[in-house]
Amino acid sequence: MIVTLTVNPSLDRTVELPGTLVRGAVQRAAAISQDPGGKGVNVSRALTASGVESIAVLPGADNDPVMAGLRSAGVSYANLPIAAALRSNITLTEPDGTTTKINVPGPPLDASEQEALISLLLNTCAASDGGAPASWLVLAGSLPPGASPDLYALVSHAVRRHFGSTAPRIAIDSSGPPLLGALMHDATPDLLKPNAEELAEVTGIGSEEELEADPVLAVVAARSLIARGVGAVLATLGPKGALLITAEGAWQATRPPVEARSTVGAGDSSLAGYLLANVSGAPPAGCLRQAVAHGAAAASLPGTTIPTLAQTDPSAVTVTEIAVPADVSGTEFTRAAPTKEED
Ligand SMILES: O=P(O)(O)OC[C@@]1(O)O[C@H](CO)[C@@H](O)[C@@H]1O
Repeated sequence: MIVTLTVNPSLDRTVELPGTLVRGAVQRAAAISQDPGGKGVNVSRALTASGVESIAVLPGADNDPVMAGLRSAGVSYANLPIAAALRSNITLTEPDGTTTKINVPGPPLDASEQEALISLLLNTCAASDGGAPASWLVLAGSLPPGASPDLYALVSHAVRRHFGSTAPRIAIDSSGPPLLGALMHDATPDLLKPNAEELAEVTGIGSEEELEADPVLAVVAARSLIARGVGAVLATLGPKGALLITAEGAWQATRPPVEARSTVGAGDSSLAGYLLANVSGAPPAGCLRQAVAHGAAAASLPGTTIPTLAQTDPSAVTVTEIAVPADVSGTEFTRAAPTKEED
């Protein structure tokens, strides 16, 4: 059983344009769709779609459209009722796969609601699997207004204190202040899933472009996180595939190009692919392979459509081990590493 926490879920509304987006013009949509969204929600949807048990924990009223969407997709969830409606995020897709996304802040979550959400999460992790705690807990996405930027660290500490040696492994996928807050308050996730921009931001090593172009530099950046207690780094690089870096080794996965229809949810699908391979006992390179296969399949589907395992093609993914020369330290690419949370 894999539990996900989405503190700032959304109803994802996707507008498919028949042509190129023109700023300032009135344009007619070719199609419109909506899906329950938010990063943890998407991971739960992807796992459920592939037959892996998952429960999404999230705030939101019983009658919120996000809950209705989860019910109709057959995804198990535990919700903390709140008075305000959840946010709607808008995606505009163009025929060539260009995706424009507008994410809004979401309803605020006050201190007592945050506490209640953590209790609900602990109960959900404990109740899963007929009494055994969940095997993984995924903390993913942005935080709503009012949430403490170190919320993911608070949750990680609470879960490990509560479950001790049987605590679920923790995966974190976030960006900006919540990601910096988690790392600076020693969340030490077992798995961190940054993209190149986030990896550059949290390590102060290289830029998004430099890390995407140079896997050895990306490994150096990821190793600086492993030295700070992160278990493994799954760095997603969009069409360029992904890297997996652990204390034991580093692997690169590449794939042939796919015709992208909407990249929304591709990173979440990659994380789900990694986790479902991991819980089925795959070695690190196999988990990376499935992560990239899932991400590619998600990008080829419209809106926030989540692929099933059967829609993925891991055999199209090439995985190679990366050897990092002993004299590469990344020092020449190092900027001032972040020392405080910034807005
Ligand atoms: O605003 P956040 O929480 O960073 O991201 C939210 C979001 O963009 O992430 C998912 C795709 O990864 C979407 O379902 C959702 O709209």
